Amino acid sequence: MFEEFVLTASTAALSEEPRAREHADAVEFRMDLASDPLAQLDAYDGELPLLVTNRASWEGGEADDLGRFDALSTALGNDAVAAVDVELAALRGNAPEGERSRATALRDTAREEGIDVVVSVHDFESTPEPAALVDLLADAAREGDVGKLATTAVGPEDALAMIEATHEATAAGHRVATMCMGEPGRHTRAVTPIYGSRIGYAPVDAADATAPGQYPLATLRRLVDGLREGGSGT
Ligand SMILES: O=C1C[C@@](O)(C(=O)O)C[C@@H](O)[C@@H]1O
Repeated sequence: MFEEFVLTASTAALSEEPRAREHADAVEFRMDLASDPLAQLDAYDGELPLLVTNRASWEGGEADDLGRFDALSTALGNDAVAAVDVELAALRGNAPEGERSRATALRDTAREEGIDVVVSVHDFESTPEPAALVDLLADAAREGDVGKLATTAVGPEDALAMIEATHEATAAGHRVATMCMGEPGRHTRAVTPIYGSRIGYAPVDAADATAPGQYPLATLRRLVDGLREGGSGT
């Protein structure tokens, strides 16, 4: 599903899908932030395909470390699920005990089911140098269908580093999704798609942001499309 840029409405409530439809290409269902996520999935009858994320606590989420794989495996049985997010650290095994075998088994199941795997990396403190970002993106992209990197921008040079790394990783043939968290990096969410980023994340309502520095969904749609098309009046 990531041949082209996919804008996801990032949410803990699948009941928001009808409101997301106008602007989003998919829904990122943050199972770790949701109440009764499996019941929500069972009841889902929306039109948008789902990217399911059950973010581990050691990667900034709220899910039980190993328990999250049980919920994700169940989620993969749902026809609406088109993609699943797995942390790079879990696949590499430098995460808590038992992660690696569960994460690789989940990836195998996803592959059997034709479900895309988004392999993600987060840095909640800083943005490393571009060369280090490219290495992380290459590692993540090799482990799945898309390598996703979200770092924290504390200044404009961090946003530039992410844009540069997006361009370099894409030019090297990796399929990536990139963005900076934090105010100085907000614009990267609109700009990195020009350099190859394949996934955007945005809340339907600004108050429900799932990461710092996200634009509301309708705004990000307008920005991404406007930059691509030259905007109105040109
Ligand atoms: O990993 C990501 C990216 C994200 O952290 C962001 O910065 O938009 C938002 C999360 O919901 C998603 O799982």
